[in-house]
Amino acid sequence: MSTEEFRKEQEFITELYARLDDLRDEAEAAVDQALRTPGVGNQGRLERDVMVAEQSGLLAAFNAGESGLCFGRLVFRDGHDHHIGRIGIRKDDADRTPLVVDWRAEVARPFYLATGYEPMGLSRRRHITTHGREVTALHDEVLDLTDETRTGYENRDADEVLLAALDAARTGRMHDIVQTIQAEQDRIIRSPHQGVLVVEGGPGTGKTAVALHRAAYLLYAHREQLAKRAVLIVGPNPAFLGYIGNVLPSLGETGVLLATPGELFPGVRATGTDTPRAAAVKGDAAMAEALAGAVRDRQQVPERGEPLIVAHDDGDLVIDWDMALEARHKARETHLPHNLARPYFVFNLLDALAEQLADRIGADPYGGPNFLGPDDIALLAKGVAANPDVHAAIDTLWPPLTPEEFLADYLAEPTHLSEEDAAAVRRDGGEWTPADVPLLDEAAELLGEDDSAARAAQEAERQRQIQYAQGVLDVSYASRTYEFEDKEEQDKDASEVLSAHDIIDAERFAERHEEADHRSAAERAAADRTWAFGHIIVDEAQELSAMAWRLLMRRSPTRSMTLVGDPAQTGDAAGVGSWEKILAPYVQDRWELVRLRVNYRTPAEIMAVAADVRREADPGFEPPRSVRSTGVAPWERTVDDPVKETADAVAAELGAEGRIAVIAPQELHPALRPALPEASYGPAPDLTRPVVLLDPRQAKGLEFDTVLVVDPDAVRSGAVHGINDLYVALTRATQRLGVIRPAA
Ligand SMILES: Nc1ncnc2c1ncn2[C@@H]1O[C@H](COP(=O)(O)OP(=O)(O)OP(=O)(O)O)[C@@H](O)[C@H]1O
Repeated sequence: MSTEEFRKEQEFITELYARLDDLRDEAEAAVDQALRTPGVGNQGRLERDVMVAEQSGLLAAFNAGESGLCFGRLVFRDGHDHHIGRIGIRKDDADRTPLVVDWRAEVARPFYLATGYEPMGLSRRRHITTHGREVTALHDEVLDLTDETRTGYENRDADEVLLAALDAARTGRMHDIVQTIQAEQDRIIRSPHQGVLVVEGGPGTGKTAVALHRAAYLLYAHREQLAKRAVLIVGPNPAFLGYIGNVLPSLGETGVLLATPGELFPGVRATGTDTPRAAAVKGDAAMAEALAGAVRDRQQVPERGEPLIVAHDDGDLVIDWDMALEARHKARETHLPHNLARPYFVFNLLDALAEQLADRIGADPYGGPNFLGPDDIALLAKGVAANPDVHAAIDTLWPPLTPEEFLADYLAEPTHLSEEDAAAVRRDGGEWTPADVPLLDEAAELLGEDDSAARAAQEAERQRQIQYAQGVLDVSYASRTYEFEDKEEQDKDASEVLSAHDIIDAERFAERHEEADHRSAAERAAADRTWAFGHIIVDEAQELSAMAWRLLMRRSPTRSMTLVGDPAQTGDAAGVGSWEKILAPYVQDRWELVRLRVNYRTPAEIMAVAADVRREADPGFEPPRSVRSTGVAPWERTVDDPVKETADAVAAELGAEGRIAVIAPQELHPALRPALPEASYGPAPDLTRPVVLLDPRQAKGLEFDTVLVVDPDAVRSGAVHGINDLYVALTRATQRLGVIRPAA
């Protein structure tokens, strides 16, 4: 083995980190300096903020590069070579020569794809393993068999690097896989940005890892576009988002919004829970019809023969069935949402009432034309429009509604549903639930926002800005140097100096200042219900209800989406489960399906047990192929005291490196908690603790070194998709699985 080769690689890595330190210092100094500069005027402040944001982004990327900065090297047959890294870094020379190439660059692709059969121009590929800033191992693969150079690092299996990553003790936080992305995964990560891509695969096939690396890749390849529109990643629950939350920052990417479906209605925190039945009813597509019907029901007319009578100075006003029906018809004809169609209803009624009054007051008893002139009628109309009682009466017929008010009323008295469904969702007051969020969004669409008042305020502010800008321009005009004026005086066209006046008018100058919202796109997106994201990634996509899909599709008008999931793991009773069903209403059959077939998480011994469970529901089921086996067989015990058995099993495992999960139905948690004093539990458990107590739903998407599944039969029978829940629970372990069954 050539120590010379090792030394050279270490030298390179040392030089690389020195450059990283310099870049980091520069970025830090730039941020510091910018923060200390007050920024004169709006423009100055804007420039300062942009500078801080840019440099902070760079700083985040440089900090991300600290660990595992460079992990590979490609040596091409023509002699040139590249080091591959987590982020790209260039030398400080005139050509800005690349020191290390970003893993997402096209030139890095052979690192993931080249094979002996298709070497892609490579003669050798090197995996460099580092610990901190020290090189700890090199693995060389010779791809050009005619190349006789030997470094001494060849005859070792490059899969060692992958297997070491898979075997490593878990930390409670997901790690990136840039060093060991497999070819089938790479193709998905880099597939085109447009359109809907569905990635399906069994447990542990790397769907989440691929989805996150795809986000990083897209942000790199389409930075301009996606930095403006932001990328949204949707995951099933807050614990899962916490689990994956470090991956993108470790790749230097921070411009991404991570959210559960229950967090996608700004201003609403969904802290309540639904019964599975209620969630299923709320998630069903029929709910859209029901809500639309309920909105129409809020557009009322008085009963025939029972008009609304409003006292008015010039005589009682009568809103009768005919008049209201006509006004409602006209308003509905606009096909506008409820709140936006409302002014049409109001104006129609006001007109009709003014006419009613005019007919009464100006009527010629002998049948001749009305005595009132247009001015008198206009005056009457004004009086009617100014009468608050008239508006109060109209409000009872066509009330302005907010989504929150409307849905709360609807849930108190659900309509357009079967009796059983209505009973399942009926709720008077209480907290919003995740299943309510898509309904709030649906309601917001049906109601529309009458933002005329907000727009008027905005316009007034814009006018104020224009006036201010005009003032600024006037001052700049007045302060031109005498010399320029002189020149202009002599010959108006001769001035070669452009002043602000020549190139910009006050309106445009003011518009520039309107961009003073310096939040990142992801931050602005989080606060805006109608935000259209540049790309949306949905993890555990099989869990989403039809109503949640309606919400997400509204956020993705371009339909640029990556959906990852596994129908066999569907747990939510409202989960749609079939890609065709999910997608047909939005893109018909214009979507692409790719499958991942290798299980990187679960050893073969554990997967065999999990597959047997799955086959109960689907006899022909074929599990994904496990990439490794550990020789450790899962165990199962039937015991009288499952709580004590669990506590003993945890105690036996504690102390070893890694994480332990106890996965048990919620009903057992109160008994298990005191027996597991070191365990973290609850709605958002700390996954970095050595022991975590979860129910099967919470375990979705997570992984642990050791998993203990308690009372599998209760899991299986405890939910509509109980078999799937058990399958999920059994496939969470990277090393050891124990199953504890209470004696009957
Ligand atoms: N190419 C790879 N190199 C190293 N580790 C990998 C690779 N692909 C996947 N893994 C690891 O395998 C494990 C499972 O991956 P991931 O959680 O993405 O699978 P999944 O398909 O989303 O699983 P599930 O459906 O069960 O949630 C993770 O620890 C991940 O880091």
